Amino acid sequence: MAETIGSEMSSITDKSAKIFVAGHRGLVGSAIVRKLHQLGYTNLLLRTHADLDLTRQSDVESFFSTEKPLYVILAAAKVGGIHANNTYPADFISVNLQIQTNVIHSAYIHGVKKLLFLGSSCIYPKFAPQPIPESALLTGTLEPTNEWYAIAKIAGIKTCQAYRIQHNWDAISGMPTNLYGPNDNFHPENSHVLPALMRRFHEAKVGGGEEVVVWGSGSPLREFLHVDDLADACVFLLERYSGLEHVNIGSGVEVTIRELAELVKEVVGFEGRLGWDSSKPDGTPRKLMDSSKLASLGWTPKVSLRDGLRQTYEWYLENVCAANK
Ligand SMILES: NC(=O)C1=CN([C@@H]2O[C@H](COP(=O)(O)OP(=O)(O)OC[C@H]3O[C@@H](n4cnc5c(N)ncnc54)[C@H](OP(=O)(O)O)[C@@H]3O)[C@@H](O)[C@H]2O)C=CC1
Ligand SMILES: C[C@H]1O[C@H](OP(=O)(O)OP(=O)(O)OC[C@H]2O[C@@H](n3cnc4c(=O)[nH]c(N)nc43)[C@H](O)[C@@H]2O)[C@@H](O)[C@@H](O)C1=O
Repeated sequence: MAETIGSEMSSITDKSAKIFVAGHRGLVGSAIVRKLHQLGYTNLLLRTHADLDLTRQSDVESFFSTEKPLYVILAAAKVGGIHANNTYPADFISVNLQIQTNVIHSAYIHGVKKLLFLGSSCIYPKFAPQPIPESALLTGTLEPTNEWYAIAKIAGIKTCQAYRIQHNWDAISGMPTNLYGPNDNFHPENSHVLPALMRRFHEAKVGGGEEVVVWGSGSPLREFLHVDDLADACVFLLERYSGLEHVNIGSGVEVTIRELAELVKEVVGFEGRLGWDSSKPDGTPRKLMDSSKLASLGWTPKVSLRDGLRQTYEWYLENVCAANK
């Protein structure tokens, strides 16, 4: 697939350019806002879900028409872990298709110079070659627990490519691996594995529990990336990449769910035992991204899993636990 089709490389040179960060209160959006501020960007356009529901086409249209941002980072989406994806397939496909279609089309119509769309590693076939290269997209059957979300995300990549091809418009896509960090969702059922386990171990520690139950067999492998690294990679791509093909964003480090559970247990300081609930799905056996394309562009991650877990647990204690007291 050709690397760049038709469009010039449009990198942000003006730190006062208006940048719309959609989903700025979420895990990813909040990290991107921190990174942009840290890099000196001064003109961020932010709207809460309550202020602007991105599934409402006419509201999105009038927002872009009035505000006219120059850059867009699309980090608003319906997001959740394996249980949420498996339980609410209609929400995951329809909300994500609506948000991304509305935002991408209005951004194009109203003069946005460049848009970054975010997908996920679940776009790849369940049994893709490991590590998974970008070229594995649409080469096999998806993992059933998240195929609805994956189909929406694949449609997002294809929408960006179609606007680039037909309109010579600079829409790019980044595919993050499993993420974690401050402002994650710590819901007991609907969250991803890492925040779910952090909360469960913490509650068992303070409540004097003897066992923490982990879902599935413990054998699936997952690659984890701290969200501050992801945010750094997103800004890197916005500043330096203008290609047709999506770009994998991973850490290159994978652990089994059993190893992750042992690590979170240690960081939280829970001294009881682990139990396993085999009635819960394992999902994809392995999904390690091949991030060599991003590395060849000059980007590498910085945060180790152990350091990232410690920092996230501190954040959890200071922000989630303190707020609930
Ligand atoms: N978390 C992960 O492990 C991974 C995430 N990604 C991708 O990163 C992106 C961000 O995910 P993440 O930060 O984890 O998700 P979060 O759920 O933490 O944040 C999503 C944000 O989108 C907002 N949002 C949702 N629906 C709407 C809507 N209809 N209108 C306006 N705003 C809305 C949410 O607001 P509110 O909460 O008020 O609804 C929230 O601020 C997504 O595209 C996701 O697919 C990719 C790979 C892994
Ligand atoms: C980012 C990615 O996230 C989702 O895919 P996933 O990687 O399968 O997500 P997960 O974090 O929920 O689970 C990872 C593994 O961990 C196990 N597991 C153990 N104990 C708990 C637990 O307590 N909660 C959860 N959620 N999982 C648990 C769980 O059984 C599974 O084997 C996609 O749906 C989609 O949203 C997507 O793109």
